Amino acid sequence: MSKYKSINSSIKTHQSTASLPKEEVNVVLLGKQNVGKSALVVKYLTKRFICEYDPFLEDTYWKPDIVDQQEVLVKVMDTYGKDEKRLPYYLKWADAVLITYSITQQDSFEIALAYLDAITSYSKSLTVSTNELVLMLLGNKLDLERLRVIPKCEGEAIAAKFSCAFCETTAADDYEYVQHLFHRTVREVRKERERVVASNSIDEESSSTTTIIPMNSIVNFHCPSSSSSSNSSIHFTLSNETDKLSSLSNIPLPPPIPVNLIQKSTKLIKPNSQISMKSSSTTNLLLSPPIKAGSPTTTTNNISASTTPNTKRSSSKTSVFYKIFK
Ligand SMILES: Nc1nc2c(ncn2[C@@H]2O[C@H](COP(=O)(O)OP(=O)(O)OP(=O)(O)O)[C@@H](O)[C@H]2O)c(=O)[nH]1
Repeated sequence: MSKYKSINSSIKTHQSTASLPKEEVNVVLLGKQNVGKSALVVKYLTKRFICEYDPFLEDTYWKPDIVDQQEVLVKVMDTYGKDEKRLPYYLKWADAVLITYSITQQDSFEIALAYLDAITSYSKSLTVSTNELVLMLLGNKLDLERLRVIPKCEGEAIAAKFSCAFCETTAADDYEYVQHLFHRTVREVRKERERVVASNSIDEESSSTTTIIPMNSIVNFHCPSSSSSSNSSIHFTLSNETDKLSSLSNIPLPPPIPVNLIQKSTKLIKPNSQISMKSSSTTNLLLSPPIKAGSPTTTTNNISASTTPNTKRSSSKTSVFYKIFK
């Protein structure tokens, strides 16, 4: 029998989905082993800190919460940080990625950097722009200030370099630290969704006077250079998002892009910019309605858990993720 405590065994599950909030925010935690990903997840879900967890667990949990007086279903995926082949899946699933390191462990910071690099590289090999992702660099174990080896300014500098959000927190101290982290993440995702809605409506206005060129006749794609002023997120394109797209009944889906064009259409979208086609028509698509920001936060305690199968480890050394896992 494992000496570790399963997260599932410590969380009261709540299987009814009938009354769950409609707004959903998917959050995935990535990072080296032992940086405290499971501890942060459990703290958010249960307000408790437990010392040992099954290190090979990969689970998704959900918790109805209220952020700025708006109900939201926060889904959290805890990963065990060993399988490079899972990274594209995580990125596709997530609205926000928390790349976690321990402020007491130099190599965990280096691995966080490798994640940022890998995600940036990966984004360059992706296809149709459908998903705007919030990235956050997260320093954990703030309660161990006396053992700190990564200065806060170093984390901030790297986050600025990658144009992502930054936060330091602890799973071992007051619940408010972790609550603040997840609420901030929800706010960042909402901001991002609002930004997409706003840029889509501007595009709709401008494209109403533009001749639409059929996708199949377009030879080249181009990405406008970034005019970013936000430093809270990196946006990039993700492939095979037809499930999400098909639920958007009021936005016409483009016809499939020929395979030989897909490779040419992949770009990293910097904050406040977007992928567009040569004709000025847009491939950016709306993922959710705008949400108004409001005031104070309260928390509900319903928690659910669903298990995703543990994945096999890969020994592949050829992917862009190699340097993370070697
Ligand atoms: N002092 C302190 N210890 C922490 C904190 N977060 C986690 N820990 C401890 O660090 C160890 C690793 O925590 P985990 O949550 O299992 O780390 P993990 O990143 O999920 O590790 P894997 O599941 O192996 O990827 C455990 O002993 C935790 O109790 C924290 O904020 N402060």
